[in-house]
Amino acid sequence: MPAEEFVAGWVSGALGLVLGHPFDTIKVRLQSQNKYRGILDCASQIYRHESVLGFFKGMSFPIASIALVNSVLFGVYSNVLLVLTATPYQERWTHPAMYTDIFLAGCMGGFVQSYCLGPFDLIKVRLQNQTEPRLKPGSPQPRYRGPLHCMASILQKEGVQGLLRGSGTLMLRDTPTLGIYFVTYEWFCRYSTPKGQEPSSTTVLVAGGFAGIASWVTATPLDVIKCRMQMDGLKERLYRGVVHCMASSLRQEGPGVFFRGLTINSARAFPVNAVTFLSYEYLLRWWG
Ligand SMILES: C[N+](C)(C)CCCC[C@H](N)C(=O)O
Repeated sequence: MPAEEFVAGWVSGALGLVLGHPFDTIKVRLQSQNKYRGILDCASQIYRHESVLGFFKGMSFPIASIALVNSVLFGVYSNVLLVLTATPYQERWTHPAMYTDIFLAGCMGGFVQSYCLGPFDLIKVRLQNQTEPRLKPGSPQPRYRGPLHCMASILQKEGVQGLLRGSGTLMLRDTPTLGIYFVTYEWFCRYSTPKGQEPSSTTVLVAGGFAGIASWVTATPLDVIKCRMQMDGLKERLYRGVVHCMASSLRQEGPGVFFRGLTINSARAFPVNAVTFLSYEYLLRWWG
């Protein structure tokens, strides 16, 4: 089993993650709190009240878990594709796979990945939504003191079930949209590269960037719902399930609610996924 694909997935995911985390915090705040007027207002409020550190809330857990999450995504994707097409990585550009196989392998990667991602993503979202400044003495203590404390108190107050809050929605969000992710990447690489050749670094960067945007644009409606499901249960339970959450968000805030965070998701997606794919391809070529 090509283990390199898993390692390359991990390293490339970590690089992308640090780069994109500040965007991610703004996005989570815009999706789950109504007090910000827009991206710039949110960014400046975070900076003023919480300093630069505010943008990096909730990052340590994703960094620790990206090893698992991204390596599972890329590892499952490449290995499913290998089974479907019987073409090893080295021959990928000379014997291109069918788009349906790429889509299926991407969906499988997304499906399996969402199981690992669920609890980590929940903790990230809960920490990112704490607005208390970290360093000011005398200011109110945040509910969670850090990722481990957050995990322990979710387990204590909401049980194991609580740690899986939003996981079903996460799976619905990621299965098809990671299919779209890999199809967009491959399509762009093939479109801009002469037949049979490997794509250049610039092509890989741009293809990765577009893949991220295409995937996030299609994922945003369920991303909003997932985020709300994850925050639900902190005070009183607002939603009975995914469909109820969709219906009541739509009723109260109109259809625009499903596109909250779309701009910031796309702005984050380009650099994050450009770096992710470039480092992934390079690590594999280097080992190849
Ligand atoms: C499927 N969905 C759109 C959610 C994610 C697709 C890209 C994944 C990447 N690690 C990133 O964080 O951008």
